[in-house]
Amino acid sequence: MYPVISGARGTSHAKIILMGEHAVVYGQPAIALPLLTVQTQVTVTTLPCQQFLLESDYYSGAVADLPTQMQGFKDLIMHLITTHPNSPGFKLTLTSQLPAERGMGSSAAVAVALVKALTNFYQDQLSHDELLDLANIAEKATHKNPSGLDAATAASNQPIWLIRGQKPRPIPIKMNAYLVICDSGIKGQTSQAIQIVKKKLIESPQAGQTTLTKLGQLAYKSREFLAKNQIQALGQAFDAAHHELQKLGVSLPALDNLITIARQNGSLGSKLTGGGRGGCFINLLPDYASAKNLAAQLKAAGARQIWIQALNQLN
Ligand SMILES: C[C@@](O)(CCO)CC(=O)[O-]
Repeated sequence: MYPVISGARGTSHAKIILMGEHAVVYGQPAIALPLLTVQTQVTVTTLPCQQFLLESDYYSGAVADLPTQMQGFKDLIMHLITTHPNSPGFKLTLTSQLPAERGMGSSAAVAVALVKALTNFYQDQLSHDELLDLANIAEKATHKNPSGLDAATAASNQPIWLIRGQKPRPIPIKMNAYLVICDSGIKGQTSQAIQIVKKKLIESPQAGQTTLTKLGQLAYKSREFLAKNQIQALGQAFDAAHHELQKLGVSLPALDNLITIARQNGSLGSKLTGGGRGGCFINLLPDYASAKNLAAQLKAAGARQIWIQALNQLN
């Protein structure tokens, strides 16, 4: 038997993609932020029998019987059990403040929290790269062709710059502005959105490539705007990116309507964030009072949940 730590914990958090979703799958850069106030936690307790159980709001029961939507977590947990022969039985208790399928990286947050909790339980020492490789076992089953951006952000306490296949790099943000992150309440499956983009690229390869290149250029420019406190320019980049994402087919009329309301109520720029087809969108505001005002307007327009994040409090 392993000398395990019963009660071992692992935590992670939500992520917000500022620029580059979808394009990052095809090699363009992306910028993503950890939202540390929105947490996911996994606790592992030893069981007296050789059973492996999971308790959560979505499912409670044997890990072996996890439903197909949770196949990625099953693959990951089974991988960790089989690489620790004679593991004692355990119960995983999962609690999460992240809404699922809203572009906030809930599956990556669960994967990272699971890896941290189970490696703490087994008292394994993991490098950051090993942590990401393990979390991506779950992400591959869930999203089929993930860029690794979600897991990298779920495992980072700082904003990151990521190009697929390269190590994520922390990026400095020196901007005195606020993000209003708004959950439309519409569920959007990232795997489905990735398929829509793939189909677009097969049907119209030239137009599709032009769009991806533009999204990449917007990520490079946004990195500069963030470092130089160029708020108006970043707002315009948000609007331009949303327009390109619409061309890829990953927005929805209901999301576009809320974004129009945001632009009419003080947003300097708005775009969907994450996979799209619903989920969250982000809005750039120059100060806290205007961010609060926009949040109230969006709530009145039917938004499900809203978070306000100061950009200069992320580093
Ligand atoms: C849509 C996407 O770019 C982000 C999903 O949060 C997919 C990925 O990067 O794997």
